[in-house]
Formats: sequence, structure tokens, C-alpha cells
Amino acid sequence: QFHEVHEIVVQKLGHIPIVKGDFAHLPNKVQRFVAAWVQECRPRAVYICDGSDEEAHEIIHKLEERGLLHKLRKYEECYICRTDPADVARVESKTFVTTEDKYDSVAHVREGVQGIMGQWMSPELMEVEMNNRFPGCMAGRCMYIIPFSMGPIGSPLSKIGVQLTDSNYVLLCMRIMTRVSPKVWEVLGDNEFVRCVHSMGCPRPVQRKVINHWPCNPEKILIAHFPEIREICSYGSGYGGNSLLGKKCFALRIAMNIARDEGWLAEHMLIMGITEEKTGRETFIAAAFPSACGKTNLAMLNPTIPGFKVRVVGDDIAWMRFDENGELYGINPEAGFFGVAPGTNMKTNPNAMLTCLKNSIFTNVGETADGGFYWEGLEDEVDKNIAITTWLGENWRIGQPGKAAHPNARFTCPAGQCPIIHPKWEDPKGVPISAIIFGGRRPVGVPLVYEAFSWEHGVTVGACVKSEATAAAEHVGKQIMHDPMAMRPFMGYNFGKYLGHWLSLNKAPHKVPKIFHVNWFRLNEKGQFLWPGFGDNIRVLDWVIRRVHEEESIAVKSPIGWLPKKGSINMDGLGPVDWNELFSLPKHYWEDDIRESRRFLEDQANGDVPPAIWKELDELEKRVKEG
Ligand SMILES: C=CCn1c(=O)c2[nH]c(Cc3ccc(NC(C)=O)cc3)nc2n(CCCC)c1=O
Ligand SMILES: [Mn+2]
Repeated sequence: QFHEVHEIVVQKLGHIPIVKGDFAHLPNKVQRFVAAWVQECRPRAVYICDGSDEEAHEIIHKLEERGLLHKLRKYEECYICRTDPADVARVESKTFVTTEDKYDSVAHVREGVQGIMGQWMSPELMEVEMNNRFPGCMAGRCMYIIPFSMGPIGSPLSKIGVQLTDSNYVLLCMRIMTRVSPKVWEVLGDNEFVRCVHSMGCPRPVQRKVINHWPCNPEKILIAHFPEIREICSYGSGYGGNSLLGKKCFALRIAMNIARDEGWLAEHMLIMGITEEKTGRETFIAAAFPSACGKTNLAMLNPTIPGFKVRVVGDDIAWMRFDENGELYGINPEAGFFGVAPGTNMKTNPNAMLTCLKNSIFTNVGETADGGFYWEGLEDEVDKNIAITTWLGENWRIGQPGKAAHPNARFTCPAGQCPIIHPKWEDPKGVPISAIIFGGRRPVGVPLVYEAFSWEHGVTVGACVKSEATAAAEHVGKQIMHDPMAMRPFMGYNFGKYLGHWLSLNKAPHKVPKIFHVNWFRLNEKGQFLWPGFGDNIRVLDWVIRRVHEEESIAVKSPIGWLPKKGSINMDGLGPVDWNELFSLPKHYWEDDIRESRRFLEDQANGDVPPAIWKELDELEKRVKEG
């Protein structure tokens, strides 16, 4: 009886085994991309991902055994992981854009001024830095090949990427945050794709002590973007913002270069839909906020007054394109939420909490003795005396000194699980955007809401966005930081040219949306918030919607833009709101603010700022002076 000999056909790339997937059937461009980087990084094996649940379970099991992931038994398929405490956030100082011409990547910064709108590194220097890191960086490790789509697979607004990485944790997060599927290979065919290469920077045998089973190489972190060839190379960090290359690196920095070339917008914006139940009218809004303004909370707002339904399309990134009729349509290129955990609870964002109860990953949060997650803000939602393990692995209880979670701790959860996800959140055409809102944390001088007089004025409002933030420098406390369009940390090319691109969109047949600015954070002279915020922000969005639909009588002209006419915002059921304080325009404050905006633009992009922006600033200044 002859036993049929099963010869295990293990494809090889050179002498390197392909332990999963069919290399020979990958598109040629992908095969060449992979072969080149296999040669450079020299992994011990190659694994072609399919994004399936089976694949995830296999990898989760491996990471549980290794101790990198720990199951949270209180929920369904939820896992917690703690990073090396040296690898907890994006590293702007190690983030670069490389182009032949420096001024394609960055604007002209005034002599002696620290450029804060992105960093350029020359191709020659970058070559040295790359050669100092990538050769052999995956020795002893498996290279995962991740085919992913930013945006619904096959949508004309979507773009495809392929990420090579030696971190299977990254694969688990990428399959939540992007669409990972073999269908991507079919849609890609012989077209171009964004090339993403990521390594933790820990070749075996390991030189650097691994903490928390989290390999990384913090001293040698490098996040490099090559927009001219649509390539991203990230080394040394496993943290989401540095390693999930589909997010900030691709969907913002590279995508904004593609968008400039193709005539659309890749922005750091949420997309939400508000339905007025009386009429069924639905209005979609895109909004950009710097960090610590509660952008995700706004995207998933629970209205406090009846008659409105809010549904979320996306909480962080919007890709927007004018269609053949000149209507602006937007998609959320992501498939998940990667939100800041501390401060998120059933009061500030119940919809985010409910999205996280299954199939989610929590990074650098605390863990309760009964197998749940914990972070600052959840005090009232867990047993007060429960034993908690902090993100540093220490025993702790509520009320003790210190924190359970790192301030930048994150939840990574599938957007489709959100109770108020919009039914059209994956519509290939996207949703029609009627208003763009900029906002900032402004404790003084800036009214609750105002509307720009024109597109050009609105772009200038966006360019002048500022927000109170805890300054990076120690013991400086809070400072008002510039964050134009809330894109400052994510710029992928010359900021002045970026403003020019925005201005260039106001041309036939484009029907450009109205632009607004909101501020939830104004304080009275006693340092108390003048506005209740949170679900009551629906009252402001209601005014915005009525303005979008041309209700003239609810606005009055002011030097800075259209302000709500007194009483035109629904305050029913609210305690006393000091309208005059909330909408006052202190003349000197605004004169200083305009001077500060002009200084910022001169310092950071002097020769590159389009004349129309200077004109808008001059006219604003004149209106304020004459005020
Ligand atoms: C849709 C919500 C937007 N939003 C807000 O509108 C908002 N407003 C404030 C300030 C504030 C804080 C507390 C109260 N009220 C009480 C009762 O403490 C009111 C306003 N904080 C806010 N936050 C949290 C900011 C940190 C991420 C916030 O997210
Ligand atoms: Mn963001």
C-alpha cells in the first residue's frame, strides 16, 4: 500500500520560507517590493496576512503565551497590553519628510526660529539614517505582509497600502483600524500602492532588554515619509501612532500629498451626521480639533435636547472630494477608533464605551481585579475598592496617589460596533459635507461659535487655529499653542502650499461648504466654564445647521465673522448661561491674537503663505480696529 507522499510545497523567497499565503499570486509590484525589503531586513520567515478571525486568534494566542497580550475576562475578545514605558506616544522630533527639494516638504522658516510645521531630512542624510537601522533589522523574526485598504475596499475614494512589519501586535491593530483582506490584492492588481515598512528595531539575538514583552528601540526611533514615491519607513517604535502606518503616516501625511496632486482633501477631521427628527433633514459636518478638545466625544455626541439624532462616520480622519456636481463628499478612511482612554466614560462618551465592550485592544490602561479595564474618569463606574493593576504593573486603588493609566492610553475598537455608527459610514461615495468646523481650547476671548464670511476667510480661520495645551516644556503649565487646521503634527508638505491648495478648491463647479469656528472652553473671570459642553453642544450644531440651510435672521455681523443673534441658540433647560460673556469680543484680545497669528505665519511660512491669507488677516485687523 503506497502512502501518497505529501510534499509540503513551501514557497521560498531566496532561502527564506513563506510560512503563510501564496507569494507567487501576489501582484508583481508587490512581489518586487517584498523581495527588496526581505533582502534588506532579512527576516527568518515571511507571513502573508489575510486579516481573518482565524489568523487573529492564532496570533492573539501566541501573544498571550508570550505575555504581551492579556485577556480581559470581563468582556468578549478584549485584550490589554502594556508597552515599554519608553514607547508610549508619537515622537515628533523623530518624524521626517524627505523630498529632493526641501521646500516641497517644509515651508521657509524664519532664521533662528524653531520650525514646528514638520521636519525635512535630505535624501542623502536619510540614506545614512536608514542604513543605520534597516539592514538585518528583522533577523530572527517573521515579516508580516499586510494588504490593507484605507476606505471601503473598492471605493473610488479609497487608497491601498501594503505594510511589512515584524510586529504581530501591529497586525492585530491594523485589522481593526483598516480593512485587511485578500480582496485588496484583487482590487490592487497592477496599480500603485502606498509602501509601508515598519520594524520594532530589535533583531535577534536581542541586544536591548525587552520590557513588558514589548520589543522596541526608543533611542533609534525614526518615522520617515517619502511622498514622491508614496513610501513610509518606521523604525524602533511599536506604539500605534508610529507603527499603524495607515493612520497618521498614510491617511494624513502621504494622503495629503496625493490629495494635492489629485485635487481633494485629506484632513484631520471627524465626520458626523445630525438628523432633525421633525423634518428628517440630515446634515453632515466635518470638524478639526487639536488634542484635548474632545473631538471623539463630539463625533459620537449624545444630544441633551430632543429632536436630534447624531450618528458618527469617523472620529479622526476625513478624505473629502468634490463630485461631478461640485458637491463635497467625505469618507472615513479608517475602520476603527484609536481613542484616548482617560476622560472617556459613560457621561463624556457613552457610545465610545459601548463600542469597546468586545473585539477591542487596550494599550497602557489599568486593569481591575475582575478582569476589566480602568482609566482616569471611570471612578464612578467601577467598585470604588476594587484592586487595580496600573499600566506600570503596580498594585493600586482609586484614591491613591498616581494614575492607573498613562495619559495617552488608547482603546482600539472596530467602528462598526459603535451603537450610533452611520449606516452610510462605508458607502463608497461617502457622505455630503455641508459644513467644516474648526475649534480650539480657548479659555479667553473667543466666542462659543462664529461663522466665516467666505471660504478664503474660513481658510484663514483654520490657519489661525490655536489651543490651550500642557506645554511640552516642564513647569511651564498651560500655553496657547498654534495648531493650524489641527494638522500641525501631521503635515506632509509645505504648509504655505497646503493653504494654497485649500484656497484653490473654491472654483466652479465646486460648492464649497460654510466654515465655522467653535470654542467649548471659554472661562468666566472666576475660572469656571461658561458653557456646559458635551451633549449640550448639539445646541450649537443646531445653529450651524440652520445657518447652512440659509436661515438669515439668526446671525449678526461682527468683526470676526457671523455671530449667533442673541437668543438664536436653543438654551431650553439649561441653567443660567451668560450670553454676553460667552460671545463678547474683547478688542485688545483680538488685536493681540491677530498680531500673534501674523507673527506665527511669518515665522513658520513667511514666503509661502498665499497673498489671499495676508489679505484676510489685514481685513480682519481693520474690522477689529474699527469694531
Ligand atoms: C462633545 C464634547 C466636547 N467636550 C466639551 O464640550 C467639553 N467642555 C468641557 C469643559 C467642561 C467641563 C465640565 C463641565 N461641567 C461640569 C458639571 O463639570 C462643563 C464643561 N470639557 C469638554 N470635553 C472634554 C475635553 C477633554 C477631552 C469635551 O470633550
Ligand atoms: Mn488625531
